[in-house]
Amino acid sequence: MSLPFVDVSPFLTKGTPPSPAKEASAKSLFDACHDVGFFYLTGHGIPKETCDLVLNTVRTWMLTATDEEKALIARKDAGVGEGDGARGYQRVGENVTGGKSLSRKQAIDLYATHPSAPSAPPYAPLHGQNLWPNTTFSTIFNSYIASILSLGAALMRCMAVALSLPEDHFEPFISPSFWVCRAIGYPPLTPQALAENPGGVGCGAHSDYGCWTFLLTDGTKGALKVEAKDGGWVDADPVEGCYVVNVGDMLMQWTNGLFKSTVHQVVHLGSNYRVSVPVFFEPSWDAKISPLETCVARTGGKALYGGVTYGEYLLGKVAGNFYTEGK
Ligand SMILES: O=C(O)CCC(=O)C(=O)O
Ligand SMILES: [Fe+2]
Repeated sequence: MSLPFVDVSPFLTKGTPPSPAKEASAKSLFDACHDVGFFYLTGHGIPKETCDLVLNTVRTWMLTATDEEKALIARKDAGVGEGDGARGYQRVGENVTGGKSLSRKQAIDLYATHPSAPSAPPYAPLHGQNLWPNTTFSTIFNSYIASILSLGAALMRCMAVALSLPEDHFEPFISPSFWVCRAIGYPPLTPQALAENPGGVGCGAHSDYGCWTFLLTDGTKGALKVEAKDGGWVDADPVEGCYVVNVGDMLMQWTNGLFKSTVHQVVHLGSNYRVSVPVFFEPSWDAKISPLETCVARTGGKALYGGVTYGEYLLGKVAGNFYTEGK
């Protein structure tokens, strides 16, 4: 099995009339999401220079920031200092995928601003401010994330056509998106790294919990692995000029299982330092998500999932990602 390709270019400009090119893109998106849940996205319009700048910014900081600089933006539990239980820097081994498997990676987690975020701490979970390494980093990332949000909205228009809905059907649900972005570094597998974290090889097997993941990675091959229908693993190696995009659990629920949220993992056994930057494109904090009628009709007539408010659903997911301090 290899991952399919989807060209989103006919949907980049909002308000353009229906066209055969749109129909073809929408059909390829439907097939990719229904059959695999992972695909290479082409025609996205984000320049290579932008992508290189984002990756290099992460690589440089991860490899040159001192322990003190990293500690300054460390993730803390909600209510502790600037902490909101989610945002900030995580050391190798701090993140636990799905509440169980130790990850051998370091990362800075960034989130959209909560619609009722207070201006100063203490912060309730996910109600804080992003903890940025420096202003160059935040300028580069804020601009990059804005581009991905436009792209995410284009993919939602494509999805609407794929499901025979009006092109703007999803707009009220995603404006504004409560996005998540993770700047990740996977250290090389040295004997010392293995000794410090014997079980961890990267990022444990999981499915993503939101809608779409737009994954930007460096050129490292053989690291990201996608579960195949027969239970084996398929390498989702980077393809120049493409994003690896995958369907998350929320989108699977929204489509009543028509789109598949596929399990994947990162096993980075190489001698290089691997960098990846997933942006998770999500509904609004207050969006109410329940299976779409058209999808229920196409999947046997019975809703397989109850409704959720996206923000509450996310809070439940994020709570399982870290060891709680003091426990
Ligand atoms: O680093 C990667 O290639 C993927 C990371 C990932 O799956 C995630 O953060 O959800
Ligand atoms: Fe993932």
